[in-house]
Amino acid sequence: MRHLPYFCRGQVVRGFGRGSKQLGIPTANFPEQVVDNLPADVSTGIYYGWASVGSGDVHKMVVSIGWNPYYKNTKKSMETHIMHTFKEDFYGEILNVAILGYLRPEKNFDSLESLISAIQADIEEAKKRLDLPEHLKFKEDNFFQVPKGKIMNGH
Ligand SMILES: Cc1cc2nc3c(=O)[nH]c(=O)nc-3n(C[C@H](O)[C@H](O)[C@H](O)COP(=O)(O)O)c2cc1C
Ligand SMILES: Nc1ncnc2c1ncn2[C@@H]1O[C@H](COP(=O)(O)OP(=O)(O)O)[C@@H](O)[C@H]1O
Ligand SMILES: [Mg+2]
Repeated sequence: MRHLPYFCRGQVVRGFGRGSKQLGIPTANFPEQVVDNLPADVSTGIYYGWASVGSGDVHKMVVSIGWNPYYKNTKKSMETHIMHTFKEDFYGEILNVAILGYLRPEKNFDSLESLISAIQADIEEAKKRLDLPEHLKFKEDNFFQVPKGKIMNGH
């Protein structure tokens, strides 16, 4: 993981609409171009860090990078779940993420319930680790000082 922390931004696009919202775990998906530009040594797997939408507040997040073996996707995706309750969807807005640490590889599961439990465990672990001073400091990073009203392009 030579590239961590890894900072990136991009527009939030529609995913496969698998209803992760119904599971209680919505994920904001990045466009293909952002996924294709990930450094080669940011391997697939589950990571944690900080995220903000546009020039909004910075929140804890978990991000999944890969092919979602449970669903056997053919396209690599990068999806961020932000540990915050938003009033509305933010498709089309710019998502800013700072990826700080690695949790585990992507896995296949016997049931949807076990996939959901694994994601919930990731969220709890991420919340704990992000309270460490070495991670907390990135919440205030200049990367998140996005001027209000400034139009950002790509990432
Ligand atoms: C923290 C986290 C961990 C995840 N772990 C896995 C995993 O181990 N295996 C897997 O197939 N999908 C995993 N996923 C991806 C979910 O399957 C995915 O979010 C779901 O398919 C919704 O996709 P959509 O945004 O395209 O609708 C994970 C997602 C998150 C946020
Ligand atoms: N806490 C959150 N984290 C991530 N996305 C959220 C959150 N709350 C609302 N959303 C919205 O939900 C969308 C993702 O829902 P999801 O069911 O994964 O659909 P899709 O398959 O289109 O990605 C995001 O693009 C965003 O607009
Ligand atoms: Mg999604």
